Amino acid sequence: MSNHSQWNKEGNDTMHVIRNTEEISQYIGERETAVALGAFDGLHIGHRAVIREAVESGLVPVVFTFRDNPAERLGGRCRYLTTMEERLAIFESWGVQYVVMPDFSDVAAWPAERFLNLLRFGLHARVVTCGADFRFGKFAAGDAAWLARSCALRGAELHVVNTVQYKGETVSATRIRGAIERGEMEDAAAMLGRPFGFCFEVVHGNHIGHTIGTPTINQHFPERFILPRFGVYASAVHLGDRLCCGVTNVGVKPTVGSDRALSETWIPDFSGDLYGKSLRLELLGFIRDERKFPDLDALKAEINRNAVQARAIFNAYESGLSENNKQEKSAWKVYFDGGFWGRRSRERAGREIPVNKSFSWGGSAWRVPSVYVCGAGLVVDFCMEVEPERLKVFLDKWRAQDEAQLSDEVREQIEAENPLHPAFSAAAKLNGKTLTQHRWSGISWVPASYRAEDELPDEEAARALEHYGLDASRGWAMRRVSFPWATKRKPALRTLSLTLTQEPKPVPGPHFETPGTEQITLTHPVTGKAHTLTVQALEPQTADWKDHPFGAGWSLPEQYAMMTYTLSPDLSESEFSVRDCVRGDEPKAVRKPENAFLPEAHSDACIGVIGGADGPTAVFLTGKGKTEAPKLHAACSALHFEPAARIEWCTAFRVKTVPDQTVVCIGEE
Ligand SMILES: Cc1cc2nc3c(=O)[nH]c(=O)nc-3n(C[C@H](O)[C@H](O)[C@H](O)COP(=O)(O)O)c2cc1C
Ligand SMILES: Nc1ncnc2c1ncn2[C@@H]1O[C@H](COP(=O)(O)OP(=O)(O)OP(=O)(O)O)[C@@H](O)[C@H]1O
Repeated sequence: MSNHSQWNKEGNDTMHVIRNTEEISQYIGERETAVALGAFDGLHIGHRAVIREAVESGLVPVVFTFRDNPAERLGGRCRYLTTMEERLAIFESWGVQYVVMPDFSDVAAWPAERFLNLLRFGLHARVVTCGADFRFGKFAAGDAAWLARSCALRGAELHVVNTVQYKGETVSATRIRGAIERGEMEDAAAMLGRPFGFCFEVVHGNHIGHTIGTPTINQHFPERFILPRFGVYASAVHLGDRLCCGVTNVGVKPTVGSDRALSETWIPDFSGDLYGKSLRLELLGFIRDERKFPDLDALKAEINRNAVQARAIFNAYESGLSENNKQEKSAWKVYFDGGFWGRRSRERAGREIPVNKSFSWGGSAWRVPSVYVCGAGLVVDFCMEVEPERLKVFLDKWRAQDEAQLSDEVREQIEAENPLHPAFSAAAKLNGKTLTQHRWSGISWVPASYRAEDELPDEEAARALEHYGLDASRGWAMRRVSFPWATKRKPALRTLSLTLTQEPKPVPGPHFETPGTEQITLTHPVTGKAHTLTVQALEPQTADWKDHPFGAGWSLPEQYAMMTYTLSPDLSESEFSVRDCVRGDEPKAVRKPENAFLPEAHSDACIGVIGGADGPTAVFLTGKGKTEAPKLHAACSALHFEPAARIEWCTAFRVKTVPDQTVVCIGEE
């Protein structure tokens, strides 16, 4: 589908065309689908509404149409608005996954029953979508009401889309054809949702154009393609990534004569050879009728006048486009790998499926407004509402603190108390299969009245609030989680439940000092159980920085102590930790570092025995020997240049205070 790139602004990665109804099961398998029905020539704004209904159903989106237009087969004269290639490209850009496209003649003789059975049992259509005035079958006897009853009998739902109107009348391919044949290009564009255009090969003409200073590209209209009103138009020509102004004559050029109607375009800003290329041209506005000129000089003068008129129309169109592009940039797009800040690769935006799930968990109100079907997996947005009062208490307590002066223990406490940073992990179950969290990102919203004077509102959070219609006078913590698909192919969303698990929160325990403490008793904040911590050994250590990453220009603190201890009854490392209350000494530069990017001595750099810049970390040692021996844990103190005479240790329990919560977002409760 590489030729379709100019349409690929959104949608799924690949679309398959099934030309033979016998091949349906091979492609669709047992997956449930949402099928949009119609002839779909022109792919106008009404068609878009019908197809969007299928695409946004969460099922596999399918279009059932015909290779040829039924109207033509039934005796009418069809003037196509779109070539097959353009139709497919637009279907794909709208997010359709399969286009079932038999010849009308193959299906025309089928009794309605056979067609309905194909929909339900061949295509596994759980949803069928069409417009309110949809007619089908012999003499157009089948209508939406009949289809609704027939679908219901087979366990499928018919979604009838409201008729899309323009200037008070229904938009239809027939109406658009009329507008194009009258040269009403602005009306045609409004109903199509894009300017009317075509993509045909550039062919040779009589080579007269360049002799009068207006070389043209000639494009022939294929048989059965619509012929716009004969005359001169302002046009937009796609030359690779460039959009150029063109002035186009559609007609038979009576001054010099032609045996067939064609489109001839002068592109004033281009010189070069375009023969043999397929170029997309859009007719933006009608300028005048085609006429016979007395000579080529008169024609030349008129073409130059028309080029000026065309430029004005093109400029207005282009500035509208850049306005649209700006809006599109600020449009709501969610990516599998992008978090709240756009995409990291070239992946396409996910398809939003509103689920509007509200629930309460851990004393807060939560919402999952939408999930997103992306190429690589599912993205879920969680929004937790934060009572402004709770936020105020937290901000009043901590806002005045100078962060640089805070100990790690206090930082951890702030983090644990921060109502805007809920600590949880999420798992998803899709169609019975578990999806595991791949990555997540979080943003938060502080209402205007709680923001510090110089604090700007979080832009991304503001956009999310607006998109989801959340109350900006409340606080919000938002988490976007990506789950890779558990299946090779992108599955349909039949059932989806989400499970939230609280991450253990640190609860500070007592401090103690070494040397001096041999044993202390700690009370578990949740179970109330007493645990005895016994210091087994305290040994001074010297760190070996032979291979340290700072380079030779630095002197590093080497002195620390290792304390080993036991706990009775024992707790695992994830339930309980001990660490030095103070931060270690910072490295000192002994001479100017050669690399300007290395930290200066007064920088924030802080090193630890294990765990990098966060400072020393506890080490867990499994007691060797007899299995009944108490487990030996170890904690390392901060690093100093001189051995510390006393070490103050702080303890912390990690506790889960809230049970897991599972919420059903799609499918049966
Ligand atoms: C903007 C534009 C307007 C034109 N208007 C007319 C017209 O009104 N009548 C006409 O006979 N030919 C018209 N022509 C066609 C010219 O006659 C034609 O471009 C010229 O003869 C060169 O033809 P060639 O490409 O076959 O050599 C127009 C062409 C252009 C590009
Ligand atoms: N303006 C519209 N609003 C909503 N749905 C529409 C509109 N026009 C067509 N549809 C629906 O789109 C599907 C495709 O319809 P179809 O291709 O027959 O469209 P059309 O534009 O009315 O064509 P024509 O004018 O050739 O009859 C059908 O389900 C039809 O009911």
